[in-house]
Amino acid sequence: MTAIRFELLKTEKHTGARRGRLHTPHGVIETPIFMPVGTLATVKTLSPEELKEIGAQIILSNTYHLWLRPGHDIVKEAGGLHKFMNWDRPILTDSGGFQVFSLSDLRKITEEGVQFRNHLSGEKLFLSPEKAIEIENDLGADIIMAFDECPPYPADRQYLKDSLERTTRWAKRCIAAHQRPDEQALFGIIQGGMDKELRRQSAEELLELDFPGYAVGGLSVGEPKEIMNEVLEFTTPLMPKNKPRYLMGVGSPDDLFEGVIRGIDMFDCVLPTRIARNGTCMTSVGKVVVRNATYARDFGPLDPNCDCYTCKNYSRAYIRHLIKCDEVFGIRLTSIHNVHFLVTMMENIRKAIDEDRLLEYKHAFYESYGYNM
Ligand SMILES: NCc1cc(CSc2ccccc2)c2nc(N)[nH]c(=O)c2c1
Ligand SMILES: [Zn+2]
Repeated sequence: MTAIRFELLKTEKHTGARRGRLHTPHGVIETPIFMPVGTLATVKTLSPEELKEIGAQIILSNTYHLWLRPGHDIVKEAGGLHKFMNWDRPILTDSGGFQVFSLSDLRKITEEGVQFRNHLSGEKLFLSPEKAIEIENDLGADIIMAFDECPPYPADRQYLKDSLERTTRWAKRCIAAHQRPDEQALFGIIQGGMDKELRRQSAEELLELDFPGYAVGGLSVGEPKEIMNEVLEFTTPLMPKNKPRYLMGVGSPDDLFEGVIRGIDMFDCVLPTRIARNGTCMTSVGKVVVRNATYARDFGPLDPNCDCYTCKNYSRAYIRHLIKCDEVFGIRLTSIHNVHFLVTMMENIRKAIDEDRLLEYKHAFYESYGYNM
């Protein structure tokens, strides 16, 4: 019995989009899915009850951050991340490699792992495949990610090749170190930068290891969207049809559509809560920067076509006032709306796949959001 079971329910008639159902120890996830990120064991400012009200099925947390604060030993003593943060639905944790590269300077990669400085205290730390898996086992997430290197963009071909081959060797060490494969599903992460042949090599090497699910890493790292979509178009067909496909750290509404159309099942992004903090909202009529003076006397809802708690009860003028005064309640209201917006968009994408009308839905969405086609 492995920790998860993925049902491929159907493939959309006109695209590579799929409808799936992912069974995990903490519940079932309908795919395609958008997963809110709760780096420090909280989706910033939102309670578990609010996340459930919004319709969040799974949330993400972060090995690197929780290792530093409060320490994975404390989370383990609390009974694991689900108990610690009072979230009884599925959780996924990243392995920490990416965060080391994006948060810490003075880092050194060796075959053993990565040496770096704690971005808070400056102390020297070392993260290896074994250490990352030890932390993820202690945190107890339903899906855990292998320890990988997300190469910088751009990077030369030889670096990309050496890096992906080391990531494969690290993946093998993760499998060997994993203590509870029947309770926590370990996903491999395909790398290879923007080079299609290296993407193929990484996929082939990792498929040999027979992970229960696979992620596409190393994208949305500064490359043009056309290149990301081209690499994705090439890579997803190399991935098993009967296993979940997760595109890491993506993305904005158009990236979600383009990824779903190319066969991705799972997405995560800090965007909705990050932009909420400066008063930027994604709405059915495009981006609304609610802190702008334009909305000072706008007593309508943030989004006229939204039924979230924020849009049912508060006006743009009131939310603008709170954000301008740095009132936490303002950030809570914009966060509730933004997370609800992406979760609901994915619900509508799932329905559109069921009815083989995904491209029609995409065009209608792009039209009203203001994306150029
Ligand atoms: N889109 C860039 C990106 C983002 C993340 C972070 S995704 C995340 C963030 C917080 C919590 C859970 C997952 C990545 N993580 C790993 N392990 N490898 C990557 O190549 C990579 C690329
Ligand atoms: Zn709303």
